[in-house]
Amino acid sequence: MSVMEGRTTSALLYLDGVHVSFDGFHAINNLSLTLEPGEMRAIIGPNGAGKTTMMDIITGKTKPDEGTVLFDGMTDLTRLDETRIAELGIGRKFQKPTVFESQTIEDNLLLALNVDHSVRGTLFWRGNGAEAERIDRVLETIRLTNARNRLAGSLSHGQKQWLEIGMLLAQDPKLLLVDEPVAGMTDVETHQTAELLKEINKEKTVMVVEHDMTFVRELGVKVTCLHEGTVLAEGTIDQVSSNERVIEVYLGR
Ligand SMILES: Nc1ncnc2c1ncn2[C@@H]1O[C@H](COP(=O)(O)OP(=O)(O)OP(=O)(O)O)[C@@H](O)[C@H]1O
Repeated sequence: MSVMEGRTTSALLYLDGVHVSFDGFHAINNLSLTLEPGEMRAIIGPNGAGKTTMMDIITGKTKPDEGTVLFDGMTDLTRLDETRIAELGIGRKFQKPTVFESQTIEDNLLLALNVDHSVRGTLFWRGNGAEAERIDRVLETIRLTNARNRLAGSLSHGQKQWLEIGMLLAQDPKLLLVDEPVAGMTDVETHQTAELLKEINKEKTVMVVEHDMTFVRELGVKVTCLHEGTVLAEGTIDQVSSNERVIEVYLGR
């Protein structure tokens, strides 16, 4: 059964006592974490801390050996496959942008909106009025309105990341998982990405994994530091970055 009887938590995302091992190695070790609806959370932690594996668990790519993973208080994500989880409204942006370089920005968004259609089909399918309006809004959010007819391949690295975030937004998810969005960006792009995510967070719940502490500070949200597959510290950026264990295993290196 994928839907539990009655709501057990107000959290949009609820992980409790989650364990994952790969050939006996405990990548996720008694991980518990909750995200309230409308929240944005920054996840930090050293390489190998389990950040990617945690996102893999939420999106159904990896199944935990033990523990609870609930979406919207009711749905047991451990019982669902990746497609079903995406349909529920969990969108994931991987670190490397994967836009369709030889298509225009607008067509990339149409493709995302129209996930069941082929590239060729989409080029002849322009969507209905509501969808066109949604695309206009997404273009505005990702600051690419004036570039809508340009080929995605001509965008800067930062703009490609924004386009990919836009492709997620076109699908109108409830929860966005964003993996290292500012890696390789200029300082200006990094700042603009923080602004962009803050704007998106007015309507969506967001989890963002990032190593760039200037960016994390700029987000101004609650921070969770993972280490060895579990939560090492949680709180404001000042609380987490002054935590001695966090300095020892991550920041002070
Ligand atoms: N499929 C797998 N098979 C074996 N070990 C794995 C697998 N996936 C992850 N691991 C191991 O689990 C641990 C957690 O990895 P994970 O990629 O989740 O860390 P991370 O916090 O995302 O690190 P990074 O910041 O480098 O991306 C690492 O030691 C990794 O080698």
